Amino acid sequence: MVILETKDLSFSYPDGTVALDNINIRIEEGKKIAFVGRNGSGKSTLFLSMNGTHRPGKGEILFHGKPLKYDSRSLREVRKNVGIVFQNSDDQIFAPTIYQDVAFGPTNLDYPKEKVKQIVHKTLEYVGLMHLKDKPPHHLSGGQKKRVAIAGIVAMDPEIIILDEPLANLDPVGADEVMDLLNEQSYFGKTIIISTHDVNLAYSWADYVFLMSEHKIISEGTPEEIFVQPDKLKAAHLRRPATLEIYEEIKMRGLAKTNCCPRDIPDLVHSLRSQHLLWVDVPPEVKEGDYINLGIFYGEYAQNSAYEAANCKVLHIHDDGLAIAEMDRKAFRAGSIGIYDTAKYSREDLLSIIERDGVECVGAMGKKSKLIAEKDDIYLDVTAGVIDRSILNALAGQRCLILTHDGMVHHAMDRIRAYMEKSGINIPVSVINPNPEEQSKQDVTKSMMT
Ligand SMILES: Nc1ncnc2c1ncn2[C@@H]1O[C@H](COP(=O)(O)OP(=O)(O)OP(=O)(O)O)[C@@H](O)[C@H]1O
Repeated sequence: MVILETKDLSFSYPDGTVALDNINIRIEEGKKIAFVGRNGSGKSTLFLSMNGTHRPGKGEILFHGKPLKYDSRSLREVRKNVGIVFQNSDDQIFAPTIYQDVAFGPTNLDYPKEKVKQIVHKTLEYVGLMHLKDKPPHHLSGGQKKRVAIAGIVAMDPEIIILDEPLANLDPVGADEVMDLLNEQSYFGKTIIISTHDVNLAYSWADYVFLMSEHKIISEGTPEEIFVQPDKLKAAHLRRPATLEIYEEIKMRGLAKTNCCPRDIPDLVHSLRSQHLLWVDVPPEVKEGDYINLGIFYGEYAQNSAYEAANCKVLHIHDDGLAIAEMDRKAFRAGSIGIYDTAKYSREDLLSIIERDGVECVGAMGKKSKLIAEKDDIYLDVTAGVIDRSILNALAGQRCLILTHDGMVHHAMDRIRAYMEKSGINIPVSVINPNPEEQSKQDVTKSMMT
């Protein structure tokens, strides 16, 4: 369903500078959208038009199919539902304390004081800044300010969250924290729109991309469609994403499977053509193209450990039932990924799981979980790109544990399952401490994995 739409939208600043020239876009509800384009192409102006700050010179903007109106009541309504996080947090944060800053939006919505307090506490908890609530915002780091700015918007519970260059000036860990927050909001059904110059981010993160140049949309589509158009990328002053560059090089050397478009490192790893063919006996129900589990390899057949699990793709089946199969990986040890919901955290419980399951790699996703680990001295091997890193480590045979909470538990599960479906590789994955009502879902998952 389309949530936001522009029709023939044009806008010029009072000094005559043309900033938007006949923009026609449709944004689907619940999607992750990236606007990518060179400096001055019009991204910020478009965003400010989307929440009614700029009134178009020509054309119109539709929210849920209804044209935006510019009287103060209608603007208040649209700004409650279309929240913008500015590129520079100092343009957004102005109250004397962090608490007051986040409370500004809900207070303006005329919520009672107690409800405002509840919302602010929940939101500050969520962005991991509760311990700083009485501090003045100008004492914070860039990454913390960005999280306050996001909290101020999230506190209004808008349907669309727009972020202008959300990762500008953030260090890699700060950037990952912001992306964690956005992914979680997306998982809760929000439509997330960002602008960025970072082609790697747009390519790996977005569901849909708009390329902008010279105040116009010059191309739109899925990341796989957009980032394989060299002329369009050139016009928008952009490069190809690194994963695609590497993939092209691998492909030119005959080392890649054809027709795949890797979007992240696990995809890239999976795109490598196997060098190993083998003969296997296959049961009658197996068809050409099926992936089959070869079970466990021992001793000299295993590469990295005493025993390893191996998968293969059946390329051709002879009449006598013998088949030629391509091993997707020479062999990989049976690693696994456990997900621990820190909403039900206890230090003893977690440490005993790590001990009991022989966990070799612990990662934390989301500020709340990272703070818990830090406070209780739980050593984290991974704090950035946690899901992809855990997939890669599990493929290399490690037993991994991801600490996370609430919606992120499902987000991690979904991402890992999507990888398994795409690659045909089974990684045992489970929520280690599910809610009782989720236990039954979990049992179904476990039976699928075995
Ligand atoms: N207040 C203003 N008055 C006049 N011109 C402006 C104003 N703000 C932006 N512009 C001009 O409008 C055009 C679009 O600017 P905009 O900030 O929307 O681009 P952008 O794509 O967000 O750029 P960046 O990537 O650098 O943030 C540019 O030519 C810019 O110089």
